[in-house]
Amino acid sequence: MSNYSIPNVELTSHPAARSQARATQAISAGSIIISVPAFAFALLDAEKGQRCDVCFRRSHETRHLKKCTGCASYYYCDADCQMVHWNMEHKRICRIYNKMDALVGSRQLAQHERMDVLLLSHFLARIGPRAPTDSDKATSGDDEPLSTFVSLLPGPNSPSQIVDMIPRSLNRQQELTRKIYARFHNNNFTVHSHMTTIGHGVFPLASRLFNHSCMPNAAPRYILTPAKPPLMEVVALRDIDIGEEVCVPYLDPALTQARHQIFQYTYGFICECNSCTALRSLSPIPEVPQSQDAVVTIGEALRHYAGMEKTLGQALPAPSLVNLPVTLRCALHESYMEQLSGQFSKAAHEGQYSIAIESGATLLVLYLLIYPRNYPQIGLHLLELAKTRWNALISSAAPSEAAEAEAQVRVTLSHARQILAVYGREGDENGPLDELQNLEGLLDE
Ligand SMILES: C[S@@+](CC[C@H](N)C(=O)[O-])C[C@H]1O[C@@H](n2cnc3c(N)ncnc32)[C@H](O)[C@@H]1O
Repeated sequence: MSNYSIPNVELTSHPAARSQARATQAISAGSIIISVPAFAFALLDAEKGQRCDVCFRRSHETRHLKKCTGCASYYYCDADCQMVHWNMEHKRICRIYNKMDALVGSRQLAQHERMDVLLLSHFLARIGPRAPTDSDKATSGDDEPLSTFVSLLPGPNSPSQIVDMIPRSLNRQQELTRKIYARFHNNNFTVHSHMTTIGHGVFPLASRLFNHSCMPNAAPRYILTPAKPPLMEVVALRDIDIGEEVCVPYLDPALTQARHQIFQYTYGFICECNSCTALRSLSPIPEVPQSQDAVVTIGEALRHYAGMEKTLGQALPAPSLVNLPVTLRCALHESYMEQLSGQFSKAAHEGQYSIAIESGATLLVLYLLIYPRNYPQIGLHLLELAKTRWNALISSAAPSEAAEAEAQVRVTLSHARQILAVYGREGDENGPLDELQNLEGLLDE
């Protein structure tokens, strides 16, 4: 690690995770802790042809993507993006891609396994036909991402058939390929735009530095710039004290039940964060009662528990997970959150605003129980709730209720702004902060 100069954090030992990144100075909410370009990256199948294969920006009416004429399978904004990708890795993939794709197709792999083959082949193409030797390292110094990556802790499982599908021309050093692949599942990141996954990426330095917490004080966001690979910025979600460990979420903390198994089988650890410790003390999480009445009663009781019965106040509630009453534990069942968010979206879409506002408020309480302060999903949900409240206001609010309804749109928006401003912009243009600004403009008209 001595080769890296990272102003805000240093690696120190950790009893379970080998090492941890500790803040070497106070870091304020919204600051960028590190900023690193993807070393290897691949778009999701569903995004292929919709986004540039190098910068991940979306095609639109004024920017149509151009297909690589060699393999007819990679797409670029323009000649600049294509040239960057060609020199970086595509010159080693172009001629072999279609054969590899046909082989992968014939094996009927799951979506995530197809992604593994693609990302691994991009990684190997990036390092070239042979791994750098010590003398290369001395002269170029650009082997750092590779040596950092192979120095990471390996994951507990990696199916070997993936390595066997990599063409010989990329897989000259099978031992190295296995070493790299053994670190994929517990180290790689999903790349997102507005918190929706668009691809996967390898960011060795970020993997080396940051352990997981379900109550993280930092999170990655992605910046898409022409002719450059996606850039990860790790942003502080709250003020971080000097000496505090900086952690990011490896998966969505809303996976209140599945997360424990995923940590064990994919990452090889048991999470001891406050949220997991609280969830273990509340386990087993009971099933949600089937009747609609019971679901409504649980929602009311949850909002009552958080002190958010009717309206949202100037401060967001901070309900305690560990003190959640026994009768409300079923609300932590993943199926309850799924049901609530389905009900919220459907009702908002169909114009049943009072149902939407109620289920949206209950969902907000759940998010406040599960996510840490300023977590972007809370901000995105508050924005949706503000839009729903606005639609309710303009469609039907009785004049006597209009002032209160408008005040609720404003307060909901202001909470959304505070949270989303900390996380900042990521991915495509016209994101949540732009939507928020539009709605603020409408309110002020
Ligand atoms: C992305 S690496 C993190 C860097 C790691 N500390 C190292 O020294 O290479 C992920 C691996 O770190 C360990 N790890 C990460 N977060 C952890 C946590 N909260 N508790 C225990 N181990 C953790 C696990 O072994 C996991 O597979």
